[in-house]
Amino acid sequence: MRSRGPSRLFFSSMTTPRNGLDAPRNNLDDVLQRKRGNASFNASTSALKSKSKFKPSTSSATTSSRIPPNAPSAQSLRTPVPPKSKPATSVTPEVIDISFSPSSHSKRQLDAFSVNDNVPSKRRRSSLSNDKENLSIGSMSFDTTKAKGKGKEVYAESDLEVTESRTDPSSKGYIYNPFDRIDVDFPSFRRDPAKQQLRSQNHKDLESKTVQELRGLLHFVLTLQRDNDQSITRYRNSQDLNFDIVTLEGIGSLLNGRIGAIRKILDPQERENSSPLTKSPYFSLATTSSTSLNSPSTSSDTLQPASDPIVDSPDDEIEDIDVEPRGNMPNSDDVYWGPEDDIDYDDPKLDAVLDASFPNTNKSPADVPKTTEITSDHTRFANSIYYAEIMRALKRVFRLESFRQNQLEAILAAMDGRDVFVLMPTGGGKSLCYQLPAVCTGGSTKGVTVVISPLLSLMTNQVSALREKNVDVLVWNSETVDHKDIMRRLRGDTKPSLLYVSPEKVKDSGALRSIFGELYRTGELARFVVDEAHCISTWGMIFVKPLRHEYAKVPIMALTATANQIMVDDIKERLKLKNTAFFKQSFNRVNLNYLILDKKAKVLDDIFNFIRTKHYGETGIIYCLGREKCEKVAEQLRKKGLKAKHFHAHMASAEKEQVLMEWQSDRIQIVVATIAFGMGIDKPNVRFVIHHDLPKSLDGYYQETGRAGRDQQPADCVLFYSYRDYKIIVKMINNPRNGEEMSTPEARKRQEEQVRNVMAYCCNVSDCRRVQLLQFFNEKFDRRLCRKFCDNCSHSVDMNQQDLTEESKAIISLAHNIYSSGEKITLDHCRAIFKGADTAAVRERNHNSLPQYGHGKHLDNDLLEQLFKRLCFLEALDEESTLSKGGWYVYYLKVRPSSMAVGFPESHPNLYLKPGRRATEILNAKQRITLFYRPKAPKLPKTASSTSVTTKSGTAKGGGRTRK
Ligand SMILES: Nc1ncnc2c1ncn2[C@@H]1O[C@H](COP(=O)(O)OP(=O)(O)OP(=O)(O)O)[C@@H](O)[C@H]1O
Repeated sequence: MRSRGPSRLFFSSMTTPRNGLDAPRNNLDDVLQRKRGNASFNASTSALKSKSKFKPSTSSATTSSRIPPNAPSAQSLRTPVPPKSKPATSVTPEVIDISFSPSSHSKRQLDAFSVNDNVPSKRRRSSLSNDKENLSIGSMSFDTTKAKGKGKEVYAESDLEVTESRTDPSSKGYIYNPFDRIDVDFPSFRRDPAKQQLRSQNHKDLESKTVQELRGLLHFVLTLQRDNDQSITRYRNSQDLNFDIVTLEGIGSLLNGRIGAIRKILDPQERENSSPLTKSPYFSLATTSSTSLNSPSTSSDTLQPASDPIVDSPDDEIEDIDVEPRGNMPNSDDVYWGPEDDIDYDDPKLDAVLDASFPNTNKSPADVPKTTEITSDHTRFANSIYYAEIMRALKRVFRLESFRQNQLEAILAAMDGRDVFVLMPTGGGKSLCYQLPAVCTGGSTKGVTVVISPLLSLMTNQVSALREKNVDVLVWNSETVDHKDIMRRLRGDTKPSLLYVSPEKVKDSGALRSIFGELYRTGELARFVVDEAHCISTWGMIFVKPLRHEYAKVPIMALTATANQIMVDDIKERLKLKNTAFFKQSFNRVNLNYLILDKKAKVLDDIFNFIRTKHYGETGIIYCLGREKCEKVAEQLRKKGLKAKHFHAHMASAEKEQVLMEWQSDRIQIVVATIAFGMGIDKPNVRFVIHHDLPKSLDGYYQETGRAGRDQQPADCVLFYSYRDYKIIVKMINNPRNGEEMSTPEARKRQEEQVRNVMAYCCNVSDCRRVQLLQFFNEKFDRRLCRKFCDNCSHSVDMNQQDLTEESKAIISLAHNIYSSGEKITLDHCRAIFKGADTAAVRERNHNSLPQYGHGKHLDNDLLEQLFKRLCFLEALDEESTLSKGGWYVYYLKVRPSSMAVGFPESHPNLYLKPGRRATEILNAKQRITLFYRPKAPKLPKTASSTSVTTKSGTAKGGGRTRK
């Protein structure tokens, strides 16, 4: 195999133990010691490190002076060989800590390492690749022979020095970059930029390995996983932002996948035995299971047939491999890996894939409740009496390899009979948290899991997905024709694992309540699950009160993707949750790219071009406000050659099902839908979600965009916004259609505020979209973690700030003058006058003689457009609609300073009665108008050819885009 150098290795020059015992052993210690001088923390990290097992360096000079003499043998960064019978030769103990990975966040800490950079990175890489020697830095060694991995470039290389170790390895420093380790040890984990997908999902290299090799590999990966989990645990316990939790958890998921793949091959029986009908385990195994409530099973033996490698004692798998003989270790771990693909690590696409490949893991320490925190230390969980059965169900019933963040923790808490609250982003995998315990026998509560789900479509999809997995599940909702059969099943010997019910049934159906009572008395009600629990808060679901009162011993699990702290508290209070295991993670969807675009008259062309150029042939959703719009947009896209169909609530059920089925099976590419489409839709490969119209609320927007990229691969979320849409929604709020009941004034005010928040979000062109969006969930998001995956962060040009108060006053006065003269003009026309445009319309109406004509000549067109939008948004300017003779709505500009508004009769259709407080405020200079904007890149000097191009493009005169 040809050698490759590490393309992203980060070394510092200062890691030789500096002052004996006090010197840090690695960068983590160093940073921590500098930062906090926390002795107890160092003690715990030492303990952890002493357990680490890595291949010894070929150099004896790498021993850290702080390693106790009886420390176990150290591990290699490379894959260990399978156990050999020969005794170990002398081994230099080494330690490595994977608890820290430098990120941009920690860069400032790392700068303290007095680093310098004399070698350009490319040269650095190539020189390293030519030297097949161990780079031994500080207390660890690193063989570059196979290290070509690029890893994630997490901070400027210019801050770091790379040095090679030939004679005195211990004199070099090493800053751990886990991606290097992954790349060195896991060539198959490298991502293929051409295919734009994780190669880790492949694991083909495992197929050619012997059982012995696989066992050795499993040992090794489990150890990495344990170290990684310990680091994550320490992050959670310490809340120390020096830990790059995003990276650690990303690695955790890679490791999980690898472990699953190895086990799968090691366990041929698993595949043979898979997919028997998963009857309710509580009843089929009744003889071995306790049926008493709140009495955890004490015997795990019955759950662990010795022949099942999945349930190999976790302790066996992660046994201390320091005792393994190491004398015959090969220098290369090629034996474990197949031939590698050639990957261009300088391909810019790779970074995008890398960045987008890691699950949503940013956690804001301030938001993590400490009292009920449960960590995801899987090693510790492996000792749980439930662990083996959980893993078996994961693989056999749900056919999944590993858990996502917080899933295992929530499942274990549920199995323990606790109340559980799961706050997970859209597509995070909430369902598994209650579906998996429902098919297990070992939990402390037994019986049927009752899932209360507010949406029919959601229920239907979940139930059919479970049935496909042979899970015994019943559903009882408003569409249930014959509930007697369900009652028979619930009273019979073979009860279902899950029963999905609607909130209304829980509230109103006496039959259902009486069944609940029977199950409760016989200890066969395992738990209540309240899915989409935010509905309790927003819709005030009243069924919830009796649950805790009537079935006091039945644990409750609440799940939602849409709740801020106030809502969480409200839900907990309403459900009377107690001793709750609370799981919260960042709502950030790392793989979603947020883009907000100006909605122009030719929005459909923009949408079409976007799909054609960026997502040709890929699956997506386009959201529109009304059903007619959906139909029109779908039709026009079809005319342009795209496979699009509409979907809205007013279609017949069969028609809706047909569209859904065609879309799910990729026979159509795009669904153009109202928000009726979405809840319960679980299509993994949705590559784009486009909002043709303004969403009504930010949480709705978050939910809708959340349907993209559920496979964790990059996806685009594009929102086209206009002030006009905002007005339409406000109008809809205040003028309900088709006999809909008018909301209370408070509710209308809240709804208006919600849509204003969306407008503010769109108008904010400076703050990171994630920062803005996650604010809704009270989540403080570090902009740097966005990694330029939103429009505002990806702009390379810095923002400028300009005070436009005087210009704003002039615009308001202009609009005021025209309006009071009885003339009607459009917003665009007003802008043209202000800009000083020499158009026929302006000349004909003599508007070029107005004092404000040309007042805004000095302003760039984009900035001017932004200013008009801002003034509308601030309610200093307003648009009202008038139905034209041709049946079209024409928008005219009007202004509403308070002086005009007060005193007009209420019946007058064209006037606003409430005072325009903002206009007056601006005119009185009580409010200043400051805009942030991006200056345009300076134009290139014109050449003869470029002049002709400019002229051709037709943008020369007036320079402006027009808006209808
Ligand atoms: N551990 C896992 N490994 C791989 N895929 C998973 C895992 N857990 C869940 N998934 C998949 O993730 C997708 C989303 O899961 P699920 O529907 O439970 O999300 P959710 O959190 O309920 O989302 P929403 O709030 O949008 O309904 C599903 O396709 C599911 O199969």
